[in-house]
Formats: sequence, C-alpha cells, structure tokens
Amino acid sequence: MAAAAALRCNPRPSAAVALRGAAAAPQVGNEAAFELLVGATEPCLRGRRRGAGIRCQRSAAASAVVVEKKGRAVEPAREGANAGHTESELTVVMKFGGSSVASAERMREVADLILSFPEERPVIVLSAMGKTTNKLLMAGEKAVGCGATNVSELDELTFIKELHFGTIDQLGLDRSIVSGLSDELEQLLKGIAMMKELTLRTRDYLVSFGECMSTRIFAALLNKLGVKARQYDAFEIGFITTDDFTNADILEATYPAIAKRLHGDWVTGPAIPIVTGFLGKGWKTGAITTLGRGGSDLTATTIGKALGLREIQVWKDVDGVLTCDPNIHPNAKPVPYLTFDEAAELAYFGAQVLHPQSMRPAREGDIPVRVKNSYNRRAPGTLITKARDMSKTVLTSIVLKSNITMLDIVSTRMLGQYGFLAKVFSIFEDLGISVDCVATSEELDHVIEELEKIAVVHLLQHRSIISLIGNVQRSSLILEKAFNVLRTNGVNVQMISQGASKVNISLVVHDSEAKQCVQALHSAFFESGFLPEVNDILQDDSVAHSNGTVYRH
Ligand SMILES: Nc1ncnc2c1ncn2[C@@H]1O[C@H](COP(=O)(O)OP(=O)(O)O)[C@@H](O)[C@H]1O
Ligand SMILES: N[C@@H](CC(=O)OP(=O)(O)O)C(=O)O
Repeated sequence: MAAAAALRCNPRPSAAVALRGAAAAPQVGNEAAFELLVGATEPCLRGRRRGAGIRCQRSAAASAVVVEKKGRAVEPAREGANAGHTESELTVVMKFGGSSVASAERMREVADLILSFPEERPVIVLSAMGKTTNKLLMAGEKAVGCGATNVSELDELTFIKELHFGTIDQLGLDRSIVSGLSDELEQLLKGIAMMKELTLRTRDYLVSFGECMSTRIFAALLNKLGVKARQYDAFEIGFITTDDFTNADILEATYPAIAKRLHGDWVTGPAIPIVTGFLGKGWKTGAITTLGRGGSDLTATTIGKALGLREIQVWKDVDGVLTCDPNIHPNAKPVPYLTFDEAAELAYFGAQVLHPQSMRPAREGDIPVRVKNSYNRRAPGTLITKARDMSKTVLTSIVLKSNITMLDIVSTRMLGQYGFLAKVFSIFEDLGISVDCVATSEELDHVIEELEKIAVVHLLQHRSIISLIGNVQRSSLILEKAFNVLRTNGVNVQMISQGASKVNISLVVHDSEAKQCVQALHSAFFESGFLPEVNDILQDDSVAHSNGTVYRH
C-alpha cells in the first residue's frame, strides 16, 4: 500500500499550528503558517485544485481546464439535466460495479433490474466481474518472476478463466464470446514473463481484459433474453485520455466523440449500449489507458454529460453514500441527499464509494447522480445534485484516510513566505511528483532531500486524515462537538484544516487512534440525537432541486 503524505509548511518557525492556506494565493498572515495535506491515492491538498499551479493527481486539472474552457458537450447532447427527451434518445446511464456483476446469478439480477425500468432507454456501463481487476494485477506481478512456461498454471489466470467461462456456461451463452480475449490474455502474461517486467502501460492493457470480458458476456445475455444490446469497448468509441497510464484523465474530445457514436448507433439501430467502464485510449500513444481504480463511475458520468442524459445512476452493493465507511462503523446509514461538492469532497478524501473525479462531468452537465444498491433496489439511495437545502444540515459524513505521512517543513532561509512556498511547490513539480500523490517512500526520500536544502523537514509517519464533510457554515458547532469527543477519548489532534470548498474540516491523528476516533465521532454525531435533523430528512422522501424540480426516490 502506497504511503500518503500530509505536508505542513511553516515559513515562520514561530508559528505553532498550521491552519490552512491557499496554494494559489497564500493569504497567510505573519503568525499563520501554511499547510498541505497530501495523499497517495487520493488528493487531499487544499488549494491544489483551485489553481495551485502544480500537477494535480490524475492530471485532473489539465482535462478539467480544457472542459471548462471549451464548454459542454456538442450535438447531439441535450442541454441541461431536465431537457425533454424524445423517443429516439437515450435517457439514463446505469453503471454497475464489480460486486453487482460478480457472478452469473448477479448478471441475471442486473438484467432483470434494467428491464424493470421499461420506460428508460439506458446506456449501461459495467466494471469487471467481482475482484477480476485485482486478480489480473496479481497475475501480472507473478508473471514477471514465474517464467513463460509457468504462466498457464498461475492461480489467478485459472481463477479468471473459470469465473468467466463458468458464468458463460451457467448463462447458456457461447464460450466464443470471450475465448479470443482469454487466449490474448494468456499470451500477454507470457510476454510479461519473457520480458520480466510489467510497465504501467502493460498494466493497463492487462486489466482492460476484465471490463472487455464482462461487457461481452452481459451484452450476450441481454440479447439471449430478447433485448437488443450492443457491446462497446470505451477505447474504440472515443474515450480519449491523457497518456498517464493507470491514472489517465478524460480529454475534452471525448464528449462529442462518444455522443456522436452512441447516439448515432442508437438512432440507426436501437440496441442498449453496454460500455466498458474504467478504460480509455491515450491520445498520443493510442494505447489502452485506465482512469484509476474505481474509474467506471467516471465513465458513467462522462457518458451522462456527453449525451445530456436525464440522470446518472451508479449501482453499488450499499444503500447509497453512507455516513461513514460501513467497514468502520456497522451503524453507518445512508445519506439521502448530497451536493456535487460534498460528494466530490467525500471521494477526494478517501471514501471508496465514488471515484474522486467522477462528480466533475455530472456537475458540469448538471446531471443528477443517484447512488443505488443493486442488492436492495427498494432502498432510496443517495441523490446527488448541484444544490440542496443545507439549513438543517450540520454533518453529512465522516471519511477516514489512513497511512498518511506528514511532512513538517520549517523554513531555514530568508526566502520570505511567498518565495518559500513557491520553492516548496516547485520542488514537487521538478521531481514530477504530484504533492497529493507521493506514492512511495522512495519518492518521499527525493522530496525530503530537496526540501532539506531550504528547510528543516520532519517526517511523521502512520498518520490518518479524518474528514468531516458537512455544512462548514456551522464549523464552530462541528469543531466544538468533535473536539469534545476527541478529548473524551484522549486523542491528540496533530493538524486541522478547513477546505476552501466549505464542506470539509480535516483532522490529522495517529493511525493507531483513527478508527476508534471515527467510531466515536460517528456515534456522537449520528447516533446520539445530536443531529435530529438527519432523521427528519430521512423521513422526507423528496427534495426541492435548485431549479425547482422536485426529485423523488
Ligand atoms: N461513505 C461510504 N459510503 C458507502 N460506501 C462506502 C463508504 N466508504 C467506503 N465505502 C465502501 O465502498 C464500497 C462501494 O464502492 P465500490 O466497491 O467501489 O463499489 P462498486 O464496485 O460497486 O462500484 C462499499 O461496499 C463500502 O464498503
Ligand atoms: N474494475 C476497475 C474499475 C471499477 O470501477 O471497478 P468498481 O466499479 O468495481 O469499483 C477496478 O476494480 O478498479
């Protein structure tokens, strides 16, 4: 597991506690300091996305800027989330994650679920079956050292073949749907074994087999059920990305390209499009890229925006976005409504339920996102929109990101605050490391070596970031309650930071105390009657959207 880092820059040795800063325009006063929170796998940097001038995780800023500059999708996409749709148009995108399509039985249920909405004309986005992506990665790692002759015997390869061919058999489909891909996969693993290396580019090609196979099987199932479906590999229909293998960003050209292809095909011969999630094509290399783990959510929202669909649905194995990770607290309960900002913040700070970049296209297209449970269709889920009534909201959700490394940086030279901060950022930039993506200790070593030329650097490992997502207009109330809980539990908070987006307060604590902290905070905020309004909201099954439309579950 890659280490993550929280970074605290203190240009004035006298400043004791680092409280926020904006990298774009550090308005730090004489006594204040500057701090960053940086994460390995997800971004946690204040100000980073707001123009910090450094490379962002997943190069998100790059593509986002292009999108914003050039505006939204072109024809035939419709304007706005609520544009009227004619019979000839696709209406929603429904994304099903790996857990939703993990077996033949699950595929049947998902087919049944889709068909239970006869009024919809959906685009379907699928992830790889179950844990296929992990197995493919493991097979690749093992292939590097096992020798070409032993590849066929790799447990992971056997598992993947059995899962997919077994599913095909149980569904009464033809094995030829994926046999070519299966052979190609084995060949690729042999190639990796011969080369004794697994590059990021090869890694993306390798994991693409998961989505390529699941979508072929599912399209064949629908066709067998008498429902016309057409399979698409995202990298063949216009998902154009940067060439940042394993973490590619979707480029602007994607929107008109996929709109043209999907809409055009639908009009000439209606068939439910079944699209591979997670995958794209690098614009320079032409090679298969992936959008980062969990990237199928982003595929779905990209399609939603491109086609100007009425709604984006992401079907998971939980009853929506919950008040915290259910693996940390069994009493985590669904959050009925969220804004795009809240959902994005939640995802950025580590809630596994949504891909960190996935809210961007939905927000830009103003398309509501509904998070639903494919195992429990009747659960209302979470509706994510541009705005919601925050008057009763205090706290929405608590997110934990563990295994963070904190860098305490104290200036040793008279560079002045601005110069010092600029230098700190440029060190990361020069090393080609995203400050929120300091992935390995080796990378950290280089950073520290450089930083030590201008500062005294303390490395504090095994830290966790606890993010309190909610109404920061009520930050005093949140902090009062949170510190009360932490004090009662004898926990020492090592850093505190409030996001510029006004929906997030982050606390850094030691890893060993983090889980217990989240549990205590969850109990205090969501289970002790402190927030009766949450229960009020749960009773209410509708919410007024900013444009006056009332959405109902
Ligand atoms: N705040 C949260 N709300 C809901 N689920 C969460 C949260 N934090 C972590 N999770 C985890 O995220 C999982 C769902 O995300 P993911 O596995 O990516 O779904 P899928 O593969 O179906 O797209 C849940 O099973 C849950 O364990
Ligand atoms: N299969 C990819 C992409 C994805 O989105 O998966 P899921 O929807 O199951 O999180 C992954 O495991 O990362």
